[in-house]
Amino acid sequence: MQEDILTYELPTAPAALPGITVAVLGTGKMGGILLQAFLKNNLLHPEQIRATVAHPDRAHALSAQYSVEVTTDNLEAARAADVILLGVKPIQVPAVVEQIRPALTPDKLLLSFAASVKTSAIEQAAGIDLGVVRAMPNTPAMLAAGITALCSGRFVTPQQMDIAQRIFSTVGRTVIVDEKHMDAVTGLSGSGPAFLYIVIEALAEAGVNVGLPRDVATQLAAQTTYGSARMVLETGYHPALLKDAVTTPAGCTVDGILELEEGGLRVTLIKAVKRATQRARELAAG
Ligand SMILES: NC(=O)C1=CN([C@@H]2O[C@H](COP(=O)(O)OP(=O)(O)OC[C@H]3O[C@@H](n4cnc5c(N)ncnc54)[C@H](OP(=O)(O)O)[C@@H]3O)[C@@H](O)[C@H]2O)C=CC1
Ligand SMILES: O=C(O)[C@@H]1CCC=N1
Repeated sequence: MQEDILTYELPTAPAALPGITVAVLGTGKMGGILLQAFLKNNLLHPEQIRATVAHPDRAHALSAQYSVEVTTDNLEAARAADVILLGVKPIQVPAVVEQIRPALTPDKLLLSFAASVKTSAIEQAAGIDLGVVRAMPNTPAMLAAGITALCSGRFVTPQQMDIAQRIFSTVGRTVIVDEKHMDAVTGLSGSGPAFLYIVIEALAEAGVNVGLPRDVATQLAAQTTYGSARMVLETGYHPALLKDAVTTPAGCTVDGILELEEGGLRVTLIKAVKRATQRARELAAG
């Protein structure tokens, strides 16, 4: 997905974070989206980025695509960086941090976007007192339309928190939360895009079922979801009030709502977020 959706162009304006080198250790789906968005939105220039993956062929492909140094050498990338993003699978995070220990100094910032892994576990693996920030972004970061929740570890300075927030502001909104909320954030906004794609896909399928061409149905479903989300964010009205404004007495919407309630959409979504949150609590342990 990350290769196809955005067309990457070399940035020309000054970087928004000058003089800082950022390493992304684990440049998969989420890391790749962030890397692309940092470049596209001029947060960093290619020479300010180091990235790593597990497979050399993937490193070559990413390197060629973004004119960024991509290798399989986490330690070397960490040595070159002031801010080290951790984007490997949750179970791999402690081992990768232990691997880069020789590169860690108290002035470096470890910025993990792995689900589930606590800042205390990262601090322990690092073996020195250094700033650790835990983040939970989501894939709409690709269009700078994401939301990232951030929380700080024990040794983070206000300047480091500011840098972490600036990095993720490039890819959408940010919110700072207490670490105890991070697994719930993961279940809601980290996993949420997948849930909403299913809703959009189902709405489009419904449109096809009532006779619309598929491309028209998909456009109607996606734009309706986008516009409705904007209404919540930009008017500040409670979603229930906005729903009431659509629902004409004895009209068609209320008949549709009856079906949704009978089908348990509300409860199903609540259960989906709860299950994803529970899983987020377990992931770090494998
Ligand atoms: N996908 C999402 O929507 C979100 C994911 N996250 C978090 O992001 C992290 C990655 O998830 P995701 O991007 O989906 O998964 P991917 O499997 O796409 O990415 C994992 C990446 O890690 C690389 N990798 C594996 N082992 C190493 C290693 N030892 N050193 C360096 N790189 C390594 C892989 O390399 P290779 O490509 O060569 O296999 C791959 O690029 C997870 O911790 C997840 O919780 C957080 C928020 C949202
Ligand atoms: O599914 C996952 O585990 C990751 C974390 C949130 C979104 N994707």
